[in-house]
Amino acid sequence: MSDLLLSIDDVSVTRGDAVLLDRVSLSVAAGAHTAILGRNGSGKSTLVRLIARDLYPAGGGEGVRIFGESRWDVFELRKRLGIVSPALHADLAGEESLEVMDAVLSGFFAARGLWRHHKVSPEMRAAAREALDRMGATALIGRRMATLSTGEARRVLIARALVHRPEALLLDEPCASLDPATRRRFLDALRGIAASGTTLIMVTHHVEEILPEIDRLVLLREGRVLAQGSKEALLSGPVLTDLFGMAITVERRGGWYRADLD
Ligand SMILES: Nc1ncnc2c1ncn2[C@@H]1O[C@H](COP(=O)(O)OP(=O)(O)OP(=O)(O)O)[C@@H](O)[C@H]1O
Repeated sequence: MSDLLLSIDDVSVTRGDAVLLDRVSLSVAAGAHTAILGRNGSGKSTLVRLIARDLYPAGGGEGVRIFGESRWDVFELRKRLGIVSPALHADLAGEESLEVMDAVLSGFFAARGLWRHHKVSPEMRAAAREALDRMGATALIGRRMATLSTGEARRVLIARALVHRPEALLLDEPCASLDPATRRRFLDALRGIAASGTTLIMVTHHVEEILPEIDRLVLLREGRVLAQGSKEALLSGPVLTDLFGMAITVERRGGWYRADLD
């Protein structure tokens, strides 16, 4: 059995004449919290959709292995690899009448809400409550999704992904639209998840969001992997200058990093 959570081997994604991912190869070991970093348009969301089985690569899906397998029933995959993306946020946060607990419970059925045919067991309810608790969101039970702030809704969506106690969580731009204080509290909740043994794969374009627990980076530029390796080696001014195409200096503060334009 493979101890690789994810391996992508020489995979390209095209749309018409556009090459969105160009011969990408990368791997993430089980337990290795990882950030995928790149500027706008570098292919990050395409990579998330590839891993989520939302889109398939040119030449078939054999080059994408998750937990060692290249073929997956998406429903089964979600139990082991939770995914929270801006598309899911837009989908569920806009549901006018969807209540928070029901939104979390709907994760068990890979549905956008709870319906009469969904049989909710007391164990499911307990797991949903525990997941909301882990995200510091139990106070939101009873509220409708459409009334939540972006940060509150994001916590609920991560709780929804956590109900299966997945081995890994893939988060696409988890801090988008959060103010600095909300972002820090939210990142602290993610640190708790990382510490509890769920492997985090976080997609971002902000160095400041890379958790101290993350020790591996994959850098994407123009649909290609520019570099992958340890955070220590890759979070440097020269490497980020190359990645973002602008002179950047990097400062380390405790376990966190900060990038500034020169
Ligand atoms: N259906 C499509 N047809 C043609 N080009 C596309 C299509 N979808 C995405 N692209 C292009 O592929 C590139 C990668 O897009 P992607 O959304 O993966 O980038 P990203 O790194 O997630 O960007 P951002 O940080 O802005 O969300 C972009 O240049 C985008 O314009």
